[in-house]
Amino acid sequence: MSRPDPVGAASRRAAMRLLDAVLRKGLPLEAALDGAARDLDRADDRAFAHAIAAETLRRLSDLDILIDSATRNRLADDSKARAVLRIALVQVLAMRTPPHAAIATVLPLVEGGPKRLVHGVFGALMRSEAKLPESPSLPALVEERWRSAWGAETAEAAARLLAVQPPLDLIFASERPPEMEGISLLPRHLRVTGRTAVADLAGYGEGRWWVQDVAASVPARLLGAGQGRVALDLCAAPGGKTMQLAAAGFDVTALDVSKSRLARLSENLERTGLNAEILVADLMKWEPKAPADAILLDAPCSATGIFRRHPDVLHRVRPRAIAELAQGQRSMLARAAAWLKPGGSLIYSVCSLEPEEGEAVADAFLAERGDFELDPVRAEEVPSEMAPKAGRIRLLPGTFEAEGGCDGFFVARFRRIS
Ligand SMILES: C[S@@+](CC[C@H](N)C(=O)[O-])C[C@H]1O[C@@H](n2cnc3c(N)ncnc32)[C@H](O)[C@@H]1O
Repeated sequence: MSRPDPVGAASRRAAMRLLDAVLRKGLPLEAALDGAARDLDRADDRAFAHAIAAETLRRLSDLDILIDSATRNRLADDSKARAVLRIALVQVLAMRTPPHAAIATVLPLVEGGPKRLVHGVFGALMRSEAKLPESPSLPALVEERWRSAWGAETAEAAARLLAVQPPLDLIFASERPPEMEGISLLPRHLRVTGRTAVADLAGYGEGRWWVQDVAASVPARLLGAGQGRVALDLCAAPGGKTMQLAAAGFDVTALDVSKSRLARLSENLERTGLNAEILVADLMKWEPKAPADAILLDAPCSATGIFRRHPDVLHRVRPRAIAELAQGQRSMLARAAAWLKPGGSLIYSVCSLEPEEGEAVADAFLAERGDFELDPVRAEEVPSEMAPKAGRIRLLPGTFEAEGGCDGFFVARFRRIS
């Protein structure tokens, strides 16, 4: 008969299932959470399991180097012993769990497996006072990809930022109250300094702001004031950009294929008191009744620009998926373009650090469409740190690094000329 798990083992078991879902099955961390944490009733246990898995994904390459330094025969990548060692070590070396608690809560997860080996490797690393490097190492393939796309400095900044808690950015529907403390990088933006629960921050209940990374707030800003003009927000959920457009005075239709994500958008609109028409639809099949003055296509992408908040992308997004996503983005952009009035503005954006999903999609669109031109972003429209390149915005890890960095994004604005 197996012994009952010690207190705390269940959240480690959930963390291990989460890591398996990401690393072996290629699932996004958030999508895997419900299944992996099915035995956990308490929200704080679920949050802890998620935190262990996310920190392991941020530190995976360095954890594996340590494990390999202490084993005579290399453990298979998908072996239970390696999985358990990763989560025991990350707790001690990056999450301040005392070693005895970290090992006692993971050993039951190797029931019937190489417990002695796990115990031995963990003990040896503790005795040698093993440490993780200050700046985490990116997975080799990602490091190579970003280095070749953006240069060594950007790849190094990305690694440095992986060790730092991502910032909490608020976007305000109107002018932000001066009494709230923080750093403002753009109008109606505040980067909250210090750690406060979101719901405890002033103005949450009244819906004066929503959480949105400063980089993610750029695409909607580039459409300017709405003045009652009609805007289509395609791929809208959970609605950060819909709220910006509604707050700027657009008459917004927010469309998304995901009903559950649109439910979050509805909650967001309700909390902030902003309005938009909401449509559950696949934009590859849907047709509007009339053309729009402005269109925002924040297309589904690899999300590698949000690697700090979602470190699973570092391990599961492969070049083939990037190429497939880019194909989908080109089709979506072509379809969206047909719904714009002459003289209207079309924004294309992705939270991706892959040029195939950003620059290349915009270039291909302009090459194919004689009826559109690039509407270059002017230097005065954005802060100097976000300076446009060839009239487009490319935000890289390292933008605003001293202030905590920002998400990776690509944004282009086009005008319909006929
Ligand atoms: C990058 S997210 C959008 C984020 C959103 N714009 C915001 O600011 O909160 C991409 C969205 O595209 C939606 N999506 C994916 N394929 C779609 C399709 N064929 N038609 C409509 N929406 C789609 C996804 O459900 C997802 O919500």
